[in-house]
Amino acid sequence: MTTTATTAVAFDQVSKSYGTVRAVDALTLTLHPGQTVALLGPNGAGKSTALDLLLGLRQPDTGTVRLFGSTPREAIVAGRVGAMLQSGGLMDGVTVAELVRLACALHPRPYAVTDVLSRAGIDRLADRRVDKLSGGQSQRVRFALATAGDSDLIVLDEPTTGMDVTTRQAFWATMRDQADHGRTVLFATHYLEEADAIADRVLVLHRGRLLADGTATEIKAKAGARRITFDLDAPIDETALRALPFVSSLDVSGPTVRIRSTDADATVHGLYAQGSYPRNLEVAGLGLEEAFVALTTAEEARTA
Ligand SMILES: Nc1ncnc2c1ncn2[C@@H]1O[C@H](COP(=O)(O)OP(=O)(O)OP(=O)(O)O)[C@@H](O)[C@H]1O
Repeated sequence: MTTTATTAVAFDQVSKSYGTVRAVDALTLTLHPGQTVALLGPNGAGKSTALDLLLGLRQPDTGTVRLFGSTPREAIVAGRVGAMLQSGGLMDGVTVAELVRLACALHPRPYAVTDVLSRAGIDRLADRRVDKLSGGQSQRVRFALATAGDSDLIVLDEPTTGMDVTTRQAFWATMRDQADHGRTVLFATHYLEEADAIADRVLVLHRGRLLADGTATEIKAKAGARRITFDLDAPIDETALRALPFVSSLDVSGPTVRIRSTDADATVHGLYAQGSYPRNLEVAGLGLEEAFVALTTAEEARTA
């Protein structure tokens, strides 16, 4: 693969195993400057391992990781990367301001400490000891540390866990601003609505492999299914409904029937052909969450 200095992240055939568990499996991936990229995947899919490899915290068994054409270590030493990880406590016994000041001092292209504190919404916590913070406040401090300087790539592992709604919105507004200024923002999340709303590219990992890569709209289309909802008069014949063409799942609750279908037109046609008279019929595309579940469960079934 050709890696240029204008490529933010390049994984080339990267694999990493822990004993017999292949956490990342021949992953090839390129991220470009200015992209906001969501990394999704079920528990154990390899998201954290992929981010650790990206940051040089773990070494691949095979394959190479390059950031801006350099090794992860070189890119980090040059201050090109800011990271906010799930793990790792904050240094005990210091105040928020002292910790942020230290992060700024260590960054080759630091921002002013006061700006970093206010952007993360922690100016009023400046004199608080970091071991006396709530979970959401600690997340904000981690966010401040990740944005202590002018980095070209910001890596976030489940950044909004524990944040309240207002903090979460302010956080994403800041991240969007960072991407608008040409930075690459890569975040792993379990909040699919955030990925849908924020990311211009979505990566779905499954057992260490890239299962899908595209815009949220493309991922929904790839799941290739639509949701059909309607009401039927009793008695409802579930066997007949399940036998309709292209039905991939069926849920009946009282008079309401919910069907996931890979060809909604054919399913609805079949419904009328059975002599059913659905009321309140709605056909809608899948949300990103449903598409994610459809893709990953189909892959589970395929590889079982
Ligand atoms: N240090 C380790 N030693 C052994 N196995 C590990 C280690 N770290 C991760 N694994 C295993 O590697 C696989 C990938 O884990 P990883 O933490 O990268 O996934 P993840 O997608 O971040 O999961 P989650 O969403 O649960 O945080 C899992 O099967 C996990 O059990």
